[in-house]
Amino acid sequence: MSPAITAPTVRTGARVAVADLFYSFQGEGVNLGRRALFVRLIKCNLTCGYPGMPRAADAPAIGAMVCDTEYTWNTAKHDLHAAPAMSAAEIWNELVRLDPATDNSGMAAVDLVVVSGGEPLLHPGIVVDLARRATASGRALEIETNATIAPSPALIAAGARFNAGLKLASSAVPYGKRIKPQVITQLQASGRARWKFVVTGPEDVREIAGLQQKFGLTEVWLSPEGTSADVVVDRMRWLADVALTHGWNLTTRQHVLIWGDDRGR
Ligand SMILES: Nc1nc2[nH]cc(C(=O)O)c2c(=O)[nH]1
Ligand code: SF4
Ligand SMILES: [Mg+2]
Repeated sequence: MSPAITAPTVRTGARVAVADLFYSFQGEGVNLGRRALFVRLIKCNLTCGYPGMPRAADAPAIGAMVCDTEYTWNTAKHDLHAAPAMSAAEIWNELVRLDPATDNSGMAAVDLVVVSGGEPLLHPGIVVDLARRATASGRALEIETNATIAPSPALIAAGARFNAGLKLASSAVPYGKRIKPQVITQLQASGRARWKFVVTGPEDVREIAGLQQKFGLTEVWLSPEGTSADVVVDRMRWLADVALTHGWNLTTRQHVLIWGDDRGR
């Protein structure tokens, strides 16, 4: 029997390539504005904005929602080898070091950890380990996921919550790759998911309404697509009434309003 050499999973005790570790505010969603410790893991199973990927010569599709963290997966444009391979314990130690309360007992500890990517659920052992450490230290942990990979029971038991950013047709990713009914149903039933949709235009709104109805999604959030303050604010101006009319929540992208497209903020 040949060994499985292509499995994208990393077992507990294994190492994962880390793109960014930083201390900031959660810039989106239900915890918007809360101080948080961030880790961004390498690799994604989708290629938002690039219908033909992976092919070195590919450029994004015109008008598509293009991934804003291509440096986590797009080997045609970025050298992923620059990202250090770290164990969950090493990542955790670095996150705690980034918490200013670690060196200053007069400060309140940062009580939120955000795991992003890429797609963090490609590394199930690492995220379970981080979730357990977060919970044990009294911190909440949320995972920014594209909701195409089911979280393990261990990850749910560890207390993780999910900012489930389902991708729309505007991402140029084929439907069957971006919509996994079993995963969506499981996440919705877990009670741990908030559904976040990155919106570029009116077509997206129609698709979100259809997905909400089809899967009975509760807690829907709209988020304006954009990597500059001007674009984010313009989109929020037309999204506000859309969200209120449909009974959806609206988040901004606070880090983009403050720092634009800066990495690690
Ligand atoms: N401040 C800040 N908040 C965020 N929330 C989700 C982020 C992401 O890139 O997944 C993100 C990010 O990159 N920065
Ligand atoms: S799912 Fe997220 S990280 Fe992956 S390609 Fe799409 S936007 Fe980028
Ligand atoms: Mg981001």
